[in-house]
Amino acid sequence: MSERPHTPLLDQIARPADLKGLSDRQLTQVADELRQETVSAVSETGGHLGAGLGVVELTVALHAVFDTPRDKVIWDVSHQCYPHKILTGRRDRIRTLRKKDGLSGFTKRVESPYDPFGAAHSSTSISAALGFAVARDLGGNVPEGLGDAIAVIGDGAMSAGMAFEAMNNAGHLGKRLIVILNDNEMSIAPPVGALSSYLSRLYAEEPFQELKAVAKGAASLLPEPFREGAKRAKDMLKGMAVGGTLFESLGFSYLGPIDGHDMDQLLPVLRTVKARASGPILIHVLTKKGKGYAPAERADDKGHATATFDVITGKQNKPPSNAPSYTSVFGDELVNLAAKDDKICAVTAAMPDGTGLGLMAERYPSRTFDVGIAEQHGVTFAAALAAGGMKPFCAMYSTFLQRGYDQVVHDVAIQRLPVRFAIDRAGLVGADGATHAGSFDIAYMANLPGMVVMAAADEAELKHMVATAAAHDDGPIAFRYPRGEGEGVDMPEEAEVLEIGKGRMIQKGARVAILSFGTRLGEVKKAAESLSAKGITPTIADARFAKPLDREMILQLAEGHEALITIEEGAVGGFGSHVAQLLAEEGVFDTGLKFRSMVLPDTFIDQASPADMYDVAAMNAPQIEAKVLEVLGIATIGEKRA
Ligand SMILES: Cc1ncc(C[n+]2csc(CCOP(=O)(O)OP(=O)(O)O)c2C)c(N)n1
Ligand SMILES: CC(=O)[C@@H](O)[C@H](O)COP(=O)(O)O
Ligand SMILES: [Mg+2]
Repeated sequence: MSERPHTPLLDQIARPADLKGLSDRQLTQVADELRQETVSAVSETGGHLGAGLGVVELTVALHAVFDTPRDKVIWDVSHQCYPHKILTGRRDRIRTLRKKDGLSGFTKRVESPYDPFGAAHSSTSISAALGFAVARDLGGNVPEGLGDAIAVIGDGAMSAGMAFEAMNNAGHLGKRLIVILNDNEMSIAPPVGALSSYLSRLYAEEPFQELKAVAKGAASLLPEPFREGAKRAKDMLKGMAVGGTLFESLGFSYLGPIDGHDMDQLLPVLRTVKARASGPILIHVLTKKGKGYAPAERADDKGHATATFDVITGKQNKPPSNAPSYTSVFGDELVNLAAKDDKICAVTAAMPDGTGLGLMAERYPSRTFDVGIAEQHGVTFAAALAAGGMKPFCAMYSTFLQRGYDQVVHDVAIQRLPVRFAIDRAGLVGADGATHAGSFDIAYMANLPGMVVMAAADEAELKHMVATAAAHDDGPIAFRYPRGEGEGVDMPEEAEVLEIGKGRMIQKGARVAILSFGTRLGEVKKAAESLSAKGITPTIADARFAKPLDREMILQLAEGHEALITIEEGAVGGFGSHVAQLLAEEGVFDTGLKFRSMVLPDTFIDQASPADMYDVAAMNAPQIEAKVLEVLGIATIGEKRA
């Protein structure tokens, strides 16, 4: 007899409390419907599909067993949080995900009480969970109350030192703390490192199948009150190699591995842990990234990041590209240089594809290192590669390089080691929002003695800067470039090595000079076109270097114009501040020069398209034009003349 069609249940779940009355079988149905809803939503928004599909059952089970938001579920990175957002009252907005004025693609405290802690940078969840656990035990109070603290951390995120710093502390404190290791044998790329092999051994050696039998069989035999599996967990713990895992040596109980897609395992184990855990416990859960959606399961990245797509075929809607991406220009030029110089090597922190090192890894695997999500280690590793006579390119997103900043100062700059920093995703990045903005690297790199800091105005300039960095052995050098496609300029056959500290003139004009650092140059040129219709032709120069500054060019511009405007895709404290410092020290302001420095505003800008985000930042062509008119004291339409 065919199964009675199920009454849809997800529609009845406005918040996690609505899960409480459901049977385990119904919870399994909710998970199935939640998976479909996640695929449907992300097909319209694009985003991080694979990770969320891998935790659908875990999400339902956690919210069914624990009492969120009193119990705090903290998702590591939180790119896997879309099912969580659907279950926690945001289903009606899930199709605004990662869009302007929409839901963030990551957990965010201001968005929901079910998001106790924001994330997006990896490996912070155990530290955060421990903080909540200690606050709970110290009598901290928050409107939702403080119950269990549960960190859900991936195998990739577990490769970061910060995760072990937190476990070391948690194991020492001995507080009740639940860590769920979501092991899908994937980072963005396949995982690297000894930990990954160790985890694989854990379930290769563990009686996983026996465990599954126990999980399936024993649960039904237990007396009612323990139906939830309390006794079984004790048997399981007894049956397992206790004390044999890395986690137990850090003071955690270890439970697992269990099948993270099997509700008959997840529910009893979570219920038992909730009923019985006293100290820190790690539950090792095995999942599949992209689970339940064939195109994601088949994809090399298991659907880690997708554009919008057709649900039936899985075909992604990728807009045609008009120019090479900055990332590919970097990767291609690096391979060109590595072919001619066997000292050139590359370091990435778990972002081989994102940083364009795929071709380098393919051509020169012995000179390409993916260190895992370990930016601190990656920077110091690169520093010692340089000390050992190599020419390391440390390729990291601006935002993730922040994780290794002390190492930049302490291990690279102070020792003046020639590490080349390829800083990708410089400036505002779009859908990933504020957590991924590359806003601060000019400020945090250009203030370091001996550091050379460049910014590419277009893809041709980037090609030159890669070669310039390769040739620079006197000390550390950094070059930054944005996410996405180039400007569509002609690409030179050969890269040229730029003269360190020298900018370039773009156009000569009068009254006002605009000194651009990075890709805002395109918007400056657009503003200049509009200004010329008003009889104003600004001088435009591309600084190329924030350090060392082109002192001669800057003083000439200051001397020859009423006003000087700088512009950069960075926060205050960067290029414009260094120019202001120079002008001040040279007494130029004493002569009445009008000066403006266009920088990102002192706020975190939420996700939107990059163009919309730069609009919020007041750094697009119309706002550059307005700045010129303002500094020249020319009234704009509707404004009274001063
Ligand atoms: C500090 C930091 N470095 C790099 C990244 C980029 N990143 C986002 S998710 C991810 C892989 C995470 O792997 P895992 O924790 O196993 O989660 P999964 O995607 O497998 O669910 C990486 C490297 C990041 N978010 N934070
Ligand atoms: C979740 C995470 O941190 C990465 O997946 C990041 O979103 C990648 O950014 P790009 O899409 O710019 O490569
Ligand atoms: Mg993983």
